[in-house]
Amino acid sequence: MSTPKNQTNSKLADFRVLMKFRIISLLLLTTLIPMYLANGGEWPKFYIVVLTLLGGTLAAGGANAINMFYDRDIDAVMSRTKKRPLPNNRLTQWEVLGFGLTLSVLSFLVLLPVNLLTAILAVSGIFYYVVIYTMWLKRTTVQNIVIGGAAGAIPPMVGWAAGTDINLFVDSPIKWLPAVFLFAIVFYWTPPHFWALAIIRREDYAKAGVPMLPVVKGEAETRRQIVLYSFIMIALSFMLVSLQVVGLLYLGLAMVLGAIFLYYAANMMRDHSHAAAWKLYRYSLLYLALLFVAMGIDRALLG
Ligand code: HEM
Ligand SMILES: CC(C)=CCC/C(C)=C/CC/C(C)=C/COP(=O)(O)OP(=O)(O)O
Repeated sequence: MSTPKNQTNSKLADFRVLMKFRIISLLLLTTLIPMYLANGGEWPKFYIVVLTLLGGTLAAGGANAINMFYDRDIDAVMSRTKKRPLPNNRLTQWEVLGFGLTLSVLSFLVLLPVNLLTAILAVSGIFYYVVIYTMWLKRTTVQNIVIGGAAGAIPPMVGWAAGTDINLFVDSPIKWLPAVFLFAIVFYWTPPHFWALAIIRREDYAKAGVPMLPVVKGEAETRRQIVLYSFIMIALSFMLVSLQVVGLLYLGLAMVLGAIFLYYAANMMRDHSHAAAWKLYRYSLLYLALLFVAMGIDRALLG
């Protein structure tokens, strides 16, 4: 028989599952590096960094929990998600919704001392992910993750806003334009990242009635679009150099990382196995992490 302490521990573990910490870790990296770049290649004050990472964790964790509340019906149908706390009745729907909303409110409060724009951007991210992607697009259009992907691209803008006090109406675009490029890189990264996985999980999505691209347009079309979005993403990653936020060391690293990305994407055109799709999915995670680390290293070494 489990003791109350074990029950408390397993409940805590379930709340942790709701937040999706592994995804949060990559979201935080795409927040952290822009903070450093925006502040001219220096770390902002320690408390700013800590509050931004804490607020980012609360915002993304809260959004992920509300997503799991809303998607409890389809999560119960898909084999990848059916063991989550709600479909498994380990938490009640009100516990999940309450937790998600509480974290979301806390994120705003934690980010306010950083600056208002940072707090507003994070709350916009929660709103976009929960309302626009989860509640509206995910179940209604094949473009769901293309348009909805904008949510996951907001964290670099949160980081940029935290690293520099921007006034959108007064400051020159040079001060905030790099944030738009960082947003665009993650925006175009999302479809290859997700569609590689969606090809593997196609039957799951079909069973749940979610109109993901491989379900609606087939795998061949999905592979073509993966290559197309990969090209755009790589081109955008190079263009960051033109804004002089990063330099030639970054450019070299982005070229190597991009070439590997393209290799895995193109490989899926001739190798239709799930193993080939897994390789791109897994590399997509490493790619985004290394690309942002490359920005930081370039700035740290070459000023
Ligand atoms: C609309 C946009 C996105 C969609 C639909 C999406 C979808 C997914 C899905 C379905 C998984 C598998 C999760 C699982 O196995 O439970 C996944 C994994 C992952 N995603 Fe995304 N993703 C998106 C954007 C992002 C962004 C912006 C990031 C970070 C910058 C990210 C980081 C990750 C990471 C780190 C994993 C691996 C998680 C693990 O191994 O547990 N994703 N994504
Ligand atoms: C600034 C801010 C807070 C932005 C929000 C960023 C955020 C939480 C992005 C999450 C992206 C993601 C995991 C999508 C998967 O949803 P899904 O419903 O398709 O995946 P699932 O089937 O695994 O639930």
